[in-house]
Amino acid sequence: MSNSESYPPEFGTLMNKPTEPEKSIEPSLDRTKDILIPVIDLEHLNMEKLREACRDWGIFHLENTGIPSTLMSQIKEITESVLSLPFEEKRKLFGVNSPLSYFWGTNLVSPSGNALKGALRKSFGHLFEGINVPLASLSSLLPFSCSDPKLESFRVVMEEYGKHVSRIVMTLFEAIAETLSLDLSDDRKKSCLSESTGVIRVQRYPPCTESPGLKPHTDSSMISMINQDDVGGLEFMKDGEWFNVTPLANSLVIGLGDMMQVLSDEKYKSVLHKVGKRMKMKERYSIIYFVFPDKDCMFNSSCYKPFTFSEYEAQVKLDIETHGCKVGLSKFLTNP
Ligand SMILES: O=C(O)CCC(=O)C(=O)O
Ligand SMILES: [Fe+2]
Repeated sequence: MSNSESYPPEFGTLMNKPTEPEKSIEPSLDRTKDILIPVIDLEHLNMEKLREACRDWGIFHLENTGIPSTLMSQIKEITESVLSLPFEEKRKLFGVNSPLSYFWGTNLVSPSGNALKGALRKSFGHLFEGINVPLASLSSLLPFSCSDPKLESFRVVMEEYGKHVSRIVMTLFEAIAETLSLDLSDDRKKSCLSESTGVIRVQRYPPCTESPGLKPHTDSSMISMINQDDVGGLEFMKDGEWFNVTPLANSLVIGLGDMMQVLSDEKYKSVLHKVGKRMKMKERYSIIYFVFPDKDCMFNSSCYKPFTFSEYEAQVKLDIETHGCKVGLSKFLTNP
């Protein structure tokens, strides 16, 4: 386990709690809330199963994704070594010229990774840190390399991971569109899953079984792909109740985002989720790929007023700054 120096000073009260490395504290997590979410096989897609998973759950495991296990081990190793660096070193490492950024304290970050004003104060007790990797910085859109060797190794594995997640999300999106009988042109597909706004976010939560990691929220994305480790903690709401997403090795957790709810005309719902109590007194790592529409991607649906994705983002940002929380799609309802 890494030392407390690698965490931001604001995490102090959490970090000072006595810890028992790697001990399972079963009673802290309500295991009656474990539930088997649908498992979708990407290589042998069953369209009916996919439709049910999207319609009834909004969250499912995706297996047979074709991501090599060696790449996942490399990512785990380099991520742990970068995030375990002393806090001050991490702050310096991600200089102003790097598109990669280090953030901490809150999920109320803009897609560019900047924590929104006042967000850290309001997120007290829900603490984590991470590295924001814009997908565009990994591809030919914005080629760059890092002068620090550790960061450069991180960038290289992320570039490889970025290729896999882009491929996976396009296959999945096309299949989901088919379950909705949506006949989308290639341009529309590209605009719904924009390479220029997609981000990979690597997150680390301090070892703590009692304190929640991330407040309940929906993602503004089209699709979110979460790679959580075996520490667990991801929870989602179904029929008014919270359930645990029990980790499933070699699979990704797919969550439908707000833009999928709009695109599907509410046939599919954006999943409400959070990071709650963990299964083990261990640091928790997750790697998330958020795929968003293009800024000017227009949504016309029967339930919401027409809007572009950038209008949606601007409203979310305003609500967070004004009320300290995201209001989300209800702001755009035709009949509120
Ligand atoms: O860390 C996780 O597993 C989930 C994170 C998440 O929901 C988010 O960053 O939006
Ligand atoms: Fe989320």
